[in-house]
Amino acid sequence: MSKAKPPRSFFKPLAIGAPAPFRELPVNVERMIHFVPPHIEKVRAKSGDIAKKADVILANLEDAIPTDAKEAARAGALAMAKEFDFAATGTGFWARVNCLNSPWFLDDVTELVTKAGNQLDVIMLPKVEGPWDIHYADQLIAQLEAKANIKRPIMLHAILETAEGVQNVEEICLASPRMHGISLGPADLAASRAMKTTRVGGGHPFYKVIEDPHADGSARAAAQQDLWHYTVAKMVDACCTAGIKAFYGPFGDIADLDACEQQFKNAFLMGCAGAWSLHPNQIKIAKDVFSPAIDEVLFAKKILEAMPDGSGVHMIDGKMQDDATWKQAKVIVDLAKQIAAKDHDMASAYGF
Ligand SMILES: CC(=O)SCCNC(=O)CCNC(=O)[C@H](O)C(C)(C)COP(=O)(O)OP(=O)(O)OC[C@H]1O[C@@H](n2cnc3c(N)ncnc32)[C@H](O)[C@@H]1OP(=O)(O)O
Ligand SMILES: O=CC(=O)O
Ligand SMILES: [Mg+2]
Repeated sequence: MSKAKPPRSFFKPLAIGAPAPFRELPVNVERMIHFVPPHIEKVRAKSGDIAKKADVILANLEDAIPTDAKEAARAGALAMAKEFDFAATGTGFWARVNCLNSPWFLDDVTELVTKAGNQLDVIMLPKVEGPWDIHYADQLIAQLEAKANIKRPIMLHAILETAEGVQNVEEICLASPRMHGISLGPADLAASRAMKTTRVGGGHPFYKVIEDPHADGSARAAAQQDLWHYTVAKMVDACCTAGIKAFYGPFGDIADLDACEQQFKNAFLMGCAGAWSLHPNQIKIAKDVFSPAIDEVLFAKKILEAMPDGSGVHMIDGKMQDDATWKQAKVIVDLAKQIAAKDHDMASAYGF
């Protein structure tokens, strides 16, 4: 049976000379993680402009990068770190490396940390199966941080995209103080679970509930259900327990903006902080969805104002408010304040 680390050791750097891990996650608005294929020079060149709209720019080295372009993608990611000052626009810079058992993982991590470690905020690790994967990456990154004299710890973000990973999600979230968060990877997860779909996220017309038959034989109403509800709920609970962030991942039907928006909305309501954008069209959707609605923020502010110490019971617009709804309101107002600090238009809309 595995044992947890003693509390006093948990936050110790894993290599002499490596920076101490964060005790609290840095407060960053991360409504969308925008995927860039770094081997395509024309697309990579747009990263500076996209960084003005996106909260996070991610250089993708894993799936969607052809085998013969893996080295070019890695070199492209390093070029992005050199060519663009993402921090200057308050934009996060992340990289998704190849998975642990691939021929590229070791060189991906070694080069990224030693050559771009001071620019890189987060390494996204695909196909994480259990805490052992995090422990290995954690130790390796610490050694490389020490070697390259990196001053600020690079965080780890795991993709939840295998059945085994879902089984172990709580242990993955708690495996290291380097953990930033988890993204749901519905495409690989569907394959791992032998789900019979070829879609990347979203609903499926075969997955629905149907009304009972009518005596007159008239058409029965049916509604599609959310295939990802169970996994998102499990992921959000595991992330919140560990004090890290949950994200919905990719939505692959690039042309179906309505379905993308709905998938993102479900994730936002259930507790996710953001989602991936694969195409520039998805950036605005994520920005709108993962910013709380203006009327919700104004109502939440009313609750906080009516109950300054967060206790008691009040009626506001016919609705009962107490300590629990005060906490709900605080979640919304705190997020709105973070967004307002980054976005002046939203600040005035929210009334800050
Ligand atoms: C299951 C998973 O692992 S998901 C994660 C892996 N997948 C990815 O990372 C995919 C990332 N996205 C892409 O590669 C592309 O968006 C594709 C292949 C999906 C679609 O690309 P296209 O067919 O070229 O899209 P489209 O023609 O609509 O592009 C419009 C413009 O946006 C640009 N663009 C498209 N995607 C991106 C992007 N991710 N970032 C920046 N610019 C982009 C195109 O270069 C094009 O520019 P142009 O008008 O100057 O020529
Ligand atoms: O990597 C993402 C996925 O859906 O698979
Ligand atoms: Mg995947």
